[in-house]
Amino acid sequence: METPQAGRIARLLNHLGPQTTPIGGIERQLTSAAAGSNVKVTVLGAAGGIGQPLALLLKGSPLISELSLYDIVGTEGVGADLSHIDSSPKVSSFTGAEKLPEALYSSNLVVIPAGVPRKPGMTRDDLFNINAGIVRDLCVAIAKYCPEAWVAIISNPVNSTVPIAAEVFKKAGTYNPRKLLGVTKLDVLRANTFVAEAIGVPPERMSVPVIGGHAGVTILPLLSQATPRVDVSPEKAKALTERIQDAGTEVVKAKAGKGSATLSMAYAAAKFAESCLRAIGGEPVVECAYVESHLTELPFFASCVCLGRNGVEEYLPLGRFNELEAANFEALKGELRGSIKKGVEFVNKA
Ligand SMILES: NC(=O)C1=CN([C@@H]2O[C@H](COP(=O)(O)OP(=O)(O)OC[C@H]3O[C@@H](n4cnc5c(N)ncnc54)[C@H](O)[C@@H]3O)[C@@H](O)[C@H]2O)C=CC1
Ligand SMILES: O=C([O-])CC(=O)C(=O)O
Repeated sequence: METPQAGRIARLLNHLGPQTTPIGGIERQLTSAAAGSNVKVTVLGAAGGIGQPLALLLKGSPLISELSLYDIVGTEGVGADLSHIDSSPKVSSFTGAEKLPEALYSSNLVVIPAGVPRKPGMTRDDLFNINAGIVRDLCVAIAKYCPEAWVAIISNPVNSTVPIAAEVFKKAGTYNPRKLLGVTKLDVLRANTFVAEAIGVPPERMSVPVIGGHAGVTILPLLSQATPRVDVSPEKAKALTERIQDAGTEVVKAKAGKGSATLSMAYAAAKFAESCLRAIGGEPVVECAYVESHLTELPFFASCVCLGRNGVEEYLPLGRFNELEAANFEALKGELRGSIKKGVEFVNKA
């Protein structure tokens, strides 16, 4: 028999698969507790490959009243272009460190795609040397100018940049683990797409939880917990899992030196931002995200969480793993632990 808790989780998980609100155009039909309210969303790295299409998608959101765009170069052009679109969010543009306070001031949600992307042959961890400092410095400013904001981090390596942000906020005395979220939603979109294709259902109907982290083997799709049910051979499940784990590299190779996923990432981030804004408006929403967590012995872990007005309000149980998932779960721990440690030490080094 279904327990009340299991029933509630099943209902919440339904939010994860079929997209709640299409982006672009149809969003005008949206009704939400957050719609029309005074909500400022800031994108840091707004003139980049992810930042531009993300800003475009956010400009179409009725959940946002001010869309604040910040980058170290070229923000004004992006902002001027977007500002001609006949949708409600008011666009403001800021270029250069001296404008960062104004960009951030009184933000409700800050989304961070600032930093360098991979080139073929690189791992996400190879980006640490440049992106760690960028994320640290941006978070120092967030702690100062919008300490109450939700912070969604896209910049890689996410497995380390989220712990970096946490340490910065701890030092500043502003850390709220419920409101610091690493964006792993692209892994969920990829899992939904690849698995749906394999079992012959429309991707919009597919819902695959993805847990762990956001790099290679730390990305752990739970095909055994997907809906609709995924009935494939162990070999096929292994091949699908590996494709999901390597999907970022698939794009890096295809772009052949011109960066990594930008359009699919912008779509994923816009959907994720929409979930955050709905939650801020008081509507419970389930998302997979990389967060401070007590579900495993690792201090940060991606899993399905229920977002509410105060941020992460509930951690959904990891559920039962099949044999492949249990082995992959054990295999990811070493790398994830090392990436977390590296981030924490980066901020606390003398
Ligand atoms: N979490 C995820 O699933 C994914 C993460 N990423 C990561 O997102 C990051 C951005 O990727 P792209 O947009 O393709 O790179 P990009 O190079 O096209 O854009 C990055 C932007 O950040 C800006 N920037 C650099 N330093 C900055 C600073 N201190 N303050 C504000 N802005 C700054 C740059 O001027 C540039 O406009 C990369 O680290 C990439 O690895 C990419 C895809 C998926
Ligand atoms: O692979 C990369 O470098 C960018 C990324 O995180 C992704 O596409 O998942």
